[in-house]
Amino acid sequence: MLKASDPSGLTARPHFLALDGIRKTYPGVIALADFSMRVAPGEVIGLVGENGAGKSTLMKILGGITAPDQGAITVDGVPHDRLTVGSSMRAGIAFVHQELNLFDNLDVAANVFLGREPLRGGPLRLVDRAALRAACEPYLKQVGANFSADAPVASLSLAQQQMVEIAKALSMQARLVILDEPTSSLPVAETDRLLSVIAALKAQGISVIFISHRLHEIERAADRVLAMRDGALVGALDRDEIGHDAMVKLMIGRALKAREALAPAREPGAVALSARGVSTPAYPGCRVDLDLCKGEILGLAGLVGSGRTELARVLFGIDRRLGGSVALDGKPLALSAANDAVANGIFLVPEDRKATGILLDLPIAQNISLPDLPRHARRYLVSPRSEAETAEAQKKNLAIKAPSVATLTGTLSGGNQQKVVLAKWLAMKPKVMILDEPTRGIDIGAKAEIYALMRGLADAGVAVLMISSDMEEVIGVSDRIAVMHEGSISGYLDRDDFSQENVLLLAIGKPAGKESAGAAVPVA
Ligand SMILES: Nc1ncnc2c1ncn2[C@@H]1O[C@H](COP(=O)(O)OP(=O)(O)OP(=O)(O)O)[C@@H](O)[C@H]1O
Repeated sequence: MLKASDPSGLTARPHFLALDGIRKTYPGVIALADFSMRVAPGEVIGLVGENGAGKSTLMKILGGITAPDQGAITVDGVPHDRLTVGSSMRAGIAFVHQELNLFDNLDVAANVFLGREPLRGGPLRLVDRAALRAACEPYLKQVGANFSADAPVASLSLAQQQMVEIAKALSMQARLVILDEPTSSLPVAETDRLLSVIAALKAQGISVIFISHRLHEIERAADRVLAMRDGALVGALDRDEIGHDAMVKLMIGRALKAREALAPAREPGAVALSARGVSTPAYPGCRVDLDLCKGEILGLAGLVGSGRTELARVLFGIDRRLGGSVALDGKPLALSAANDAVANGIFLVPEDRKATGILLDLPIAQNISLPDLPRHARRYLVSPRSEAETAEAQKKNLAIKAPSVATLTGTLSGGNQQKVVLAKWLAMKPKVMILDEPTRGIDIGAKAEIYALMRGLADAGVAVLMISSDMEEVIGVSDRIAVMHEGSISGYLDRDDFSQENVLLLAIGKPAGKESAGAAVPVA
């Protein structure tokens, strides 16, 4: 708990980083209010807080991307009024962003040493490939990489790409590595790998600030937890005090029952959406059969790259279906474009909200009303009042944190942007709702709200397909689970057979321990 004598370890010494009285405001928002913290060498700080609490803003200040309005930053004993991207890097701070900054077409070593490549002698100044690889190897070793310096980045998993980013940071002599939600889209095995990289950094005396909404990972990795609310530090937990419930209590100011939103297993209704022999551009040789029933939440699990998102995109009509058929309520659907899906009440909340879910330079209200403009039209004009009313209701429903529904969506925190994407489809009363990683980057309080919303949709007869890499979520929220492996459905699980082990076994293409007989739809 917050210790009156030493909040956030301010008197702890020695420290690599000291922040004192950092304040940052945006129009109508206090993003950071008088924030102070210390980070010791080799210390892993877990930074937690609800969406919009100010975590990313604080990290952007450390990365030199944003300047504080007020406050002092001391790095390794050197005071700075503000950091720039360059001075932050030179001071030994490395910021590994959620959206990685790697070049897919280059290999690992070229990415690590981009712009700093060793050159051969002679007038042509050619890159010395052998020296480049040799220079990269020690850093790959330091992060425990299981791939080589000449591996193309495009061939690596997300966790491996994160390792490349961290190796790059190490090659620049980083002393503090900031990881902003690094595990939010990683499946279990990959997450373990990243957590061991954090341990390796710590062992080398490098400090880490680890931001995550996955509290059990913070619990495993952190030496100290700092909790933020409304831009301020609201509490700190030492290693022996760190626990799931203690963190939740600090973050949201009350205890949250872990499975508050979950209803008992229920009988699904008739089949709403059915796919037969569907193949996707990602796996043209595979055929998927899937039945999604009214009133159920079907969890779609699988490793990253197993073809879940691609299947969702085909079912929503954004990607071309290479074969097979799709029917809604028994009637065949053409699905040649997303419009066909939307017109039939099939909606997709995509994983990559920025690319496909949302227009960042429009206000919240317009993002929510966009797919349903006729409903807000008065003669030929869109009624701002009608838009605002719908948006206000959804803002309340989903606890979207913003000064008003006129706020530009691009200025919201990541988690709150995700809620706007959800809000826009919820406002349209869907028949089939496909949610791809719906709680990625969403705080624990809001997660419970989203689970309750999904359950509410299912109870109202909506067929819900939820793609998720979060094992607890898949098991905790679904009525049935379908697991994908390399483009095909490798099996279905009924509630009685739900276990992490069964999901993982199917995800790697092995049979589950005791697969449910009744629910299994023929597998291609
Ligand atoms: N460029 C900006 N313009 C206006 N407001 C901003 C801007 N950047 C952040 N904010 C606001 O500052 C507050 C803190 O946002 P921040 O992104 O730091 O939260 P966060 O804790 O990282 O949230 P999340 O967990 O959702 O990523 C939010 O209310 C956000 O809307």
